[in-house]
Amino acid sequence: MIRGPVDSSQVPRFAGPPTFARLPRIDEVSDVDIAVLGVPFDSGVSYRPGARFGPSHVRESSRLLRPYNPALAVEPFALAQVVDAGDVVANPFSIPEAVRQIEVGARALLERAGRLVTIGGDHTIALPLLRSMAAIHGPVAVVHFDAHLDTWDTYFGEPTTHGTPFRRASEEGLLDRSGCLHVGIRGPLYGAADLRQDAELGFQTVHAREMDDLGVAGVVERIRDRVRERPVYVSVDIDVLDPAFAPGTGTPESGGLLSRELLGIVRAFSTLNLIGADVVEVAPAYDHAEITGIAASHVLYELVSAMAMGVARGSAG
Ligand SMILES: N=C(N)NCCCC(=O)O
Ligand SMILES: [Zn+2]
Ligand SMILES: [Zn+2]
Repeated sequence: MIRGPVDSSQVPRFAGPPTFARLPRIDEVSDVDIAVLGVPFDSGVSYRPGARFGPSHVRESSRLLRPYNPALAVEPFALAQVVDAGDVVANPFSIPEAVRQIEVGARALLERAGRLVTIGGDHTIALPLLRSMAAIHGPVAVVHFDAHLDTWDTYFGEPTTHGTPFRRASEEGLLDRSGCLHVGIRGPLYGAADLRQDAELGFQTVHAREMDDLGVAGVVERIRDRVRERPVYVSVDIDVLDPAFAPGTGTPESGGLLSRELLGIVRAFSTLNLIGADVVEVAPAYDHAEITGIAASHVLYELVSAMAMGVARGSAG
C-alpha cells in the first residue's frame, strides 16, 4: 500500500503530485489515520480577501518538507497513514450553505480518518470544523493562535464571519469553557468589553506582549495547565505571526510571534490529546517569495507530527 511522500531524491520536488507534503491522495489508500483537507472559502472576511487560494498555495509551499522531524525525533508519515483529502466544495455566494458543506465534508472525513487537519480558508471555517469535532468528542478544549480574539458578535449584522467563530462555538456549547486559551493576541480592539466578553465565553489569553517574558517554555506551561487531558483542537490563524513572517494574510497586526516561537509551541501538542487542527487566513496575493506559505506548511508539519505521535500512542483520537 502507498504510504508517505514521493521520494524527492527520485522525483524532483517541482514535479509529481500537488498534494500536501507530496503525500498520497485519499483515493489511493484504504486505511487513513490523518486526513489533510483544503477549505478554499473566504466569503467571511472583514478586510483583504484571498484566503480562498490558501489551500493550493500552502500545498505548493509544502513540497520542500522532508520525512524526518528532528525536533520531535519522529517520522510522522511512517507513524501514521497521512493523506491529502483534496478540497471541500464551499459555496462562495452563501455563507450558511458553505458552512453546512464544510461541516458535512469534515464529518464524513472524520468517520473515515479519525483525525483531521484543515488548510483554510478564512477563520469562519473554524465554526463548522468545531461542530464536526464536538459531534464526535463532545465539547472540546480549543487552543487558538491568533492576533485576533475572533469572539466578536456580528459584522454588518452577519453572525458567521472570520471575526466571530469562537463566540458562536461557545454559545453553541461546542467548547469546553474551562479548557480554552488564545495565544498571540495583540493590536487595537473595539473596546475593553471585548476582553471581558471573551473571558466569559471561556477563553484565557496569552497576549503577544507576554511572549518575551514567558518564552516558549512558559507559554507551553500555560497551555498544558489549561488543556490537561482534554481532547484539544488547535486553530492557527497565520496572522499570529508577525507580518515579517506572514505578510500574506488578510488582517495583519504588528508585534507578532516569530515563526520559530510558534513552531516550538506547537510541538508541545505531541504529548497532549490533539484531535484536530486548522491553519487559516493564508492569502497568497499578499505573500512574497512564499514566506507565508512556507511558514504555514511548517506549522502544519509540526501539527501532523504531533498528531501522528498521538496515533502511535493509540490515544483517544
Ligand atoms: N480572523 C481574522 N483573521 N481576523 C478577524 C478580524 C476582525 C476585524 O476586522 O476586526
Ligand atoms: Zn487573525
Ligand atoms: Zn482569526
